[in-house]
Amino acid sequence: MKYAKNILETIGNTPLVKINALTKDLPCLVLSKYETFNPGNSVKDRMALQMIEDAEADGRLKPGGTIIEGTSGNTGMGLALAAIVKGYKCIFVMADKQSKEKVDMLKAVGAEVVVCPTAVEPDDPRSYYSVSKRLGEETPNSWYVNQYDNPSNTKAHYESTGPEIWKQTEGKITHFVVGVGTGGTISGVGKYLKEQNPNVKVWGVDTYGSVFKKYHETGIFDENEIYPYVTEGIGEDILPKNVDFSIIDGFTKVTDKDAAVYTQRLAKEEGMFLGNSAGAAIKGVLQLKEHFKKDDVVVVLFHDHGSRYVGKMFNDDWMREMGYIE
Ligand SMILES: Cc1ncc(COP(=O)(O)O)c(C=O)c1O
Repeated sequence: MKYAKNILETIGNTPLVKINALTKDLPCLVLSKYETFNPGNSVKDRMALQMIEDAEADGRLKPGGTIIEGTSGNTGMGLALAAIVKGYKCIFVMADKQSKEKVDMLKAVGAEVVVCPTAVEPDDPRSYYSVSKRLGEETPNSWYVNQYDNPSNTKAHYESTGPEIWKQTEGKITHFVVGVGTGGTISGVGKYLKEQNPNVKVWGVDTYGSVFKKYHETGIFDENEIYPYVTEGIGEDILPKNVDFSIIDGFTKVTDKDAAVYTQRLAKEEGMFLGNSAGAAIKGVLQLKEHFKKDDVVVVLFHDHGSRYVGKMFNDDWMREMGYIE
């Protein structure tokens, strides 16, 4: 019989799926690395398991321990699934702008969730960065994951996502386009692909209200670039250690409205029911049109599933209130 010994063995080996209608005006083949096939419905299952296994291996995470993390939901889901199989507890800290579905889903897999205000500075004691750090210090036998600076995050993508894309495209990939949050996906996949072929171009998708694009172009951390935004999963008001700017060729910024509208369009025109950062990512690909030629093979990575956004980007009342649709 062929079966997985537990749910964690089903992580990875996700399909590569062609985009058709939305990219019909591009000269090249556009393929999506479709990460919702992971058991927690996002790419984050890969790095969550890697971070836990590396922490177990060097004793940062001990038997019966508590895993603490600031997470917008997907990393939490990945950590929670692994924690159940391996016998750990989880406490997750989330910003209040994240969808209610994400909080409920983490509770569904047994995690404790602490919600913090979004509109405060990262070093404010109420911020989700500060609260998760403090809980890590106060909780006995706990391990603070810190996906932003934890090198196992990038390593997971260097060792699994990157090689899968290279193999699935038979080494023909010319461009990799992906939303950037912690930076683990772009840095791990980008490093692996450039080691196989230094001509592969790596593009990050950023959002208005985030520091990445300007920092990459000028080396300046400009606080004027920071303001609240709606897009979920990508963009930051800090520079995570997992963003390796040296392997990124450029960033394109996508508006909140476009990210939301294209999240709906992926569902309605491609049958791809995906999260908000997938909408941003495919719009980013369209914005980069001038960089693509006829025989190019562009791979865009879709991070998570549409079910987490039914109260927002898939709710037309919400879309109208936001002024994103008529
Ligand atoms: C929905 C979604 N999209 C994109 C990202 C960005 O991925 P990464 O953190 O690897 O840069 C994340 C992770 O934070 C996410 O949850």
